[in-house]
Amino acid sequence: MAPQYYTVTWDQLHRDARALAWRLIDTGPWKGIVAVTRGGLIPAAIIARELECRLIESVSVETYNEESIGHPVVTKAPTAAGDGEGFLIIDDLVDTGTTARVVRKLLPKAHFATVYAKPAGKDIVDTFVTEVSQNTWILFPWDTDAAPQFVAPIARAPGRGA
Ligand SMILES: O=P(O)(O)OC[C@H]1O[C@H](OP(=O)(O)OP(=O)(O)O)[C@H](O)[C@@H]1O
Ligand SMILES: Nc1nc2[nH]cnc2c(=O)[nH]1
Ligand SMILES: [Mg+2]
Repeated sequence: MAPQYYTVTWDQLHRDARALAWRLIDTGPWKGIVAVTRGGLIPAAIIARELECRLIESVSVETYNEESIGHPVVTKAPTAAGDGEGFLIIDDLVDTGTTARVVRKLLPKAHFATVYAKPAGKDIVDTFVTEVSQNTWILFPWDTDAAPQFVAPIARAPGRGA
């Protein structure tokens, strides 16, 4: 099946991250948040603001190069979150679950939450907001150029004979 793109704007990301905060507010209290860098950084900042949580730790896992999956490498381990008890792990998305599995091993007692989830990885996380199909590539606002551009009328679409 041909891959498709799902474009997320800044506004939508903000709304979806806030929706995730609503799902997490009654599951706490949280001692702190562990952001999975880089993708989890901005969602973690939004959620930290909503949950009034000021202790932010990070874990860095490099799994993808552009759209190609590779072997996950932990380039920065968390030091302030112990075994994860009482901590919230935030990432932008779970796809195959490769990154989440690595982070879970480091913080087995933490609660893992992502904004977006694909079917292959959704059972590995505890909470997410929006599911997209496995053949969808999510394009985040930091990966796109949002410059407005002309779009032709539908009546002039290829195959319509105009
Ligand atoms: O479930 P998976 O198949 O592991 O995919 C999900 C991970 O992939 C992306 O990170 P990426 O490795 O692209 O690094 P980045 O966050 O630094 O951009 C995304 O931010 C998740 O962390
Ligand atoms: N930006 C982005 N990174 C990913 N890493 C794994 N899956 C995805 C995806 O759908 N979008
Ligand atoms: Mg990531």
